Amino acid sequence: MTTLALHDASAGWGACPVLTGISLRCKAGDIVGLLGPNGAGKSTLLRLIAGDTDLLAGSAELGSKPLASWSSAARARCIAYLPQASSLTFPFTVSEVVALGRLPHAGGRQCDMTLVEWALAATDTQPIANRLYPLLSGGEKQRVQLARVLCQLETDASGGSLDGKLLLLDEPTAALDLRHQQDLVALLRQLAGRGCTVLVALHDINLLSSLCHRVMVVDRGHGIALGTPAEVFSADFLQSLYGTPLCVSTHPTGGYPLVFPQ
Ligand SMILES: Nc1ncnc2c1ncn2[C@@H]1O[C@H](COP(=O)(O)OP(=O)(O)OP(=O)(O)O)[C@@H](O)[C@H]1O
Repeated sequence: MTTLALHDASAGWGACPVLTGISLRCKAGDIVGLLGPNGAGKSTLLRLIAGDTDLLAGSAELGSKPLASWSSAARARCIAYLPQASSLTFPFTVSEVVALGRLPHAGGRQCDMTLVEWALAATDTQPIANRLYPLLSGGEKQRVQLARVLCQLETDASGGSLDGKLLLLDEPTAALDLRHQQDLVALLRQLAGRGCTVLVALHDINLLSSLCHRVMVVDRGHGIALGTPAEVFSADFLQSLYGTPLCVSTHPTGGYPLVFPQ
């Protein structure tokens, strides 16, 4: 089942597009990485799909319906979006922040509590559940925000199919230590195994390579490559993308490409 279909999409703010001619089709269970230099348009692409940025040309469909025809409430039940930064400053506890993810749903108090507990456990934030969010470290805050979007993604506490659901993550690992990065990789694979489509912007090219089925490379507002990491990650291509000398090798056990500076 196709979850997301962008065809020749342009997006941006005001009349001037930041993104042009983006085409991408994702089905249930896909994990697609977005890679590209600073300012390339990765966040803008995620924001377009999340409904934060205007579609200026082309088409964008969620399920089989144009994105613009979805009400914001229905979209919030289908798409969970983790932005690059959160500006939440209210003195909410961690549990209260995570429970905000349940607002679009009407699953009932028991279901909401079960899912909050599950999301706290999945992100290793249970031990800090009663602490005040604004006083947490950067990585702790990031894991709490992850727990919030996990809560939003689930319709109920059955652990059933996530077909048709879309998880958008903008640099989710930027503040995470190695253990929590690997926990997130395992979690995203589990969600994809339940049918969730994952679109994730990552600067950590090796993490992206290990996690993603496909990668879309964005440069100066254009999608310039789309394929498996092995298909896309040649040293020549990445060197010209980033303007710095790079080597490409293969992970000794995983078999996926590894990229490192020369
Ligand atoms: N609200 C906005 N209004 C106008 N221009 C914006 C806005 N947000 C972003 N831009 C511009 O759009 C371009 C793409 O930004 P975007 O955040 O999508 O890049 P990115 O690929 O996610 O970059 P990074 O890797 O640095 O996070 C940039 O030139 C940025 O200045």
